[in-house]
Formats: sequence, C-alpha cells, structure tokens
Amino acid sequence: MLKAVILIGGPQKGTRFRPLSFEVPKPLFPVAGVPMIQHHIEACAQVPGMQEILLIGFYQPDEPLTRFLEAAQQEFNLPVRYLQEFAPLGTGGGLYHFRDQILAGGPEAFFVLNADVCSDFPLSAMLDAYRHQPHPFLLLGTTANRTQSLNYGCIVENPQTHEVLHYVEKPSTFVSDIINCGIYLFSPEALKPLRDVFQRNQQDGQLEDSSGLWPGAGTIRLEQDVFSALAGQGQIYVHLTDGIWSQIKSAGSALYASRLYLGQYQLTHPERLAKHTPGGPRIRGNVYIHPTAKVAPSAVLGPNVSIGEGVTVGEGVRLRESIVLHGATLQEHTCVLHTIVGWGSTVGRWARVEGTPNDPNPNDPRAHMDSESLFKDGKLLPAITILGCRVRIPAEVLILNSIVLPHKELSRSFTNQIIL
Ligand SMILES: Nc1nc2c(ncn2[C@@H]2O[C@H](COP(=O)(O)OP(=O)(O)O[C@H]3O[C@H](CO)[C@@H](O)[C@H](O)[C@@H]3O)[C@@H](O)[C@H]2O)c(=O)[nH]1
Repeated sequence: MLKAVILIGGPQKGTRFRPLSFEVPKPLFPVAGVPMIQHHIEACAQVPGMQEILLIGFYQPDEPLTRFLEAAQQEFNLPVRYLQEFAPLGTGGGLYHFRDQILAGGPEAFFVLNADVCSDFPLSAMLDAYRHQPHPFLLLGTTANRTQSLNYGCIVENPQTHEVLHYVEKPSTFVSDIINCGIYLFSPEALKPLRDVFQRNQQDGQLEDSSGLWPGAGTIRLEQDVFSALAGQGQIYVHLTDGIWSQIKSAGSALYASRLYLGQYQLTHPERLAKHTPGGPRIRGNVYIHPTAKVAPSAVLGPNVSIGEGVTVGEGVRLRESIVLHGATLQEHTCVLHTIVGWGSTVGRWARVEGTPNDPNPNDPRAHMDSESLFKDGKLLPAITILGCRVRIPAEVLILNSIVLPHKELSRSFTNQIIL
C-alpha cells in the first residue's frame, strides 16, 4: 500500500505569482485546463496500490480548496485530504508533524511532491527503483545547465550506484548539473531522521535562523536539514529522468508548464485537446477549450492555448500561447499572444494584447525556465502580459509586456508597465 503527500505551501509563498494568486491559491491555478495539483493527483492515482493522497500546507481551508478536494475524491475514488500546518513548517516539518496520519495503515512507502512543479511524474519507475533497492530517500533528479543549476538543489551522485554523495541546496558556485526535481519517494524509515532534526531543534532552543524561520516551532528544511546532512551515508539515492520537468514559480512559467502539459495530453488525455470540427473555430496545435466556453467559428486558436469555463471568444479573434481564465471575454477581432487573461476580464474589439516569452533556450536541451525577476537595473523586463481579474481593456488599443492589476479599467494603450 502506498500514499502520497503534496506540499502546497501557503499564501505568502506565491508572491512571484501575483496578481494571479490574489484570486485563487496558487496550487489551484489552472494549468492546461485543470488545477496545477490535479496533474500531481492524477499521476499518483495511477500508481497501483495508492491508498490516500494528503495535501499539506498552511492555507486556510477556504471554499475553492474544499470544493477541489471533494471533486478530486469523487473523480479518483480515493481519499484526498488537506492537513493544515499551524504555522509554515518548511518542506519537512509538516511531514513530521503529520507522521501518524501518513503512516496510518502501514504504507510500504510514500511519495512527496512539491506542488509547484510540472512533470510527467515517473512515479512507477521510481517505485520500481525503490523496490529493487529500498532506501529511506529516493529523489527524482534531472539535468540543468551550469548557470541554472544554482537555482535548485544540486546532487552529486555515485554514477554506478546512484547514491547521493553530496547535496547542496541552491549553491553559490557550481556543484553539479544534476538537480532536485522536488519529487521524492520515502520509506517509513525516512521519518526517523526528521525526528532527529526536530528533537535537535527543540534542544537548540527557539533561535531564529537567517531565513527568519523558527526551528523551535517545528520547522524542518528537508533539503538542508536532511538531504545535505545525510548525503554520503547510504540513505539517499537519486533516480534520473529526462522526461518533462519545470518549476512553476511565476506566471511566465505557468504558461510554459501549460504548454508542456498540453503536449503531454497527446499521450495521456487526447480527449482534452480540441479538434477542428466543421463550423467550429480553427485549431492549430495543442488547445484546451472548456466545454462551457463559447468560441466563434472564425476564431483561430493555438498553438498552446487553454480556455477556461464560461469564456467567450468573439469572431475573428486570434489567440496564441495564452491562458484565458474563467468568465473572460475576448471581443471580436482581438489578438492575444503570450498572455494570461484573468478571471472575468474583457478585451475590447480589435485590441491587441501581447507579451514576450522568456522560454528556455531551445538549443540547450538542459535549459529550464529562468526564475525570472521582474526588474533589471530598475527597468521592467519584457515578459508575458498578465491581466488580473476583472480588468477591462478598451477597443483598439495595444497592451504590450505589461502587468495589469485586478479591477483596472484602462482607457489607452500601455507598453512595458505595471498598471497599479
Ligand atoms: N506544507 C508546506 N509546504 C511548503 C512550505 N514551504 C514550502 N512548501 C512547499 O514546498 C515546495 C518547495 O518550495 P520552496 O521552499 O519554495 O523551495 P523551492 O525554491 O521551490 O526549491 C525546492 O524545489 C526545487 C524543485 O522545484 C528543488 O530543486 C529544491 O531543491 C527545493 O526542493 C513548494 O511546493 C512549496 O509550496 C511549508 O512551510 N509548508
């Protein structure tokens, strides 16, 4: 019997996701038409013997989260429960705090997944590797180029045995091109080192560390406190993958992840991809259209477009590399490229809304999305355009490389601006 834990974090963590995280908790943001963590849940539910999926975080259990959990339980016919931390406990504190719930029923092992990653989740392959040679910690690893590796946990392995010999979280100089994907398979034994860290933190007193976290309150950093400390002791192994993988930290990376998942749907969910039908809109490449959306037949959509519930797309609209969220309206002949259109927003006739993608270098197979910062030298960097919720864009204007905060009613064109 197996279980899975998804680490969903909490409200203040989604700052690079603003203004989109104002409306919905980041783990529920739709990526390729379904909430971000539904991809995780679908992957876990497919592993034979999966008994229960636990979401651990420090969000207040609000209505969208509760509705999502109920829908997921019904769809996958599995208990999917939310366990709320009393305070942010770090990536390992929640696992230790809720250890009794995780180990209830005696699982053989449990998966631990960061919520903010996009992957094809090779969970069965990880399970095979684990069963072949059970160790307390199995980490999924992928490769990154030298510069980008510094943004992740870096793993030095023994290439013969795949034992993790050395682990450094976000090093300041190059350590290894194998990075931690934030996808793990732990044996029940893994909770013992977590207990040791917990007890040590209690003894050391309630000292604040440099990140402002409070170890005495039960905070455990899986990466630094456990992986770095135990590397080279025969307890941590890495399973390498060359499948799709990306972090979802910013709106730009959500758009990129949407593209990756839409590509995956060819294999996993062909029924979710829109097909060209006589009298229907023209579809180019991978496109998701929610069944309740109304799309005019002369619209041209794709590639890599995802259209949410109740969206209206008018005649002659051109839509490419974009996510259009619940209840938005694109009036006739708008052109929307590399943009996220927020919930209930309206783009007026003949308006053009465009962003600039910051996709990984296509000539470097090890490149990932850069963890973008919005500014360089005091200037807003060109990036995808984001319209917050219920924004109104008038007819015949151009909105380029801009972020528009919720409820704004614009009256003219804007380029390279954050509109507050
Ligand atoms: N429950 C809970 N979850 C948390 C907490 N803090 C973070 N998380 C969740 O844990 C995951 C990791 O979050 P971060 O702490 O922001 O780390 P990171 O910068 O994403 O880096 C981690 O992931 C990388 C892969 O995406 C790894 O390369 C890196 O080593 C590390 O594990 C996210 O899904 C986040 O929601 C917490 O206090 N409580």
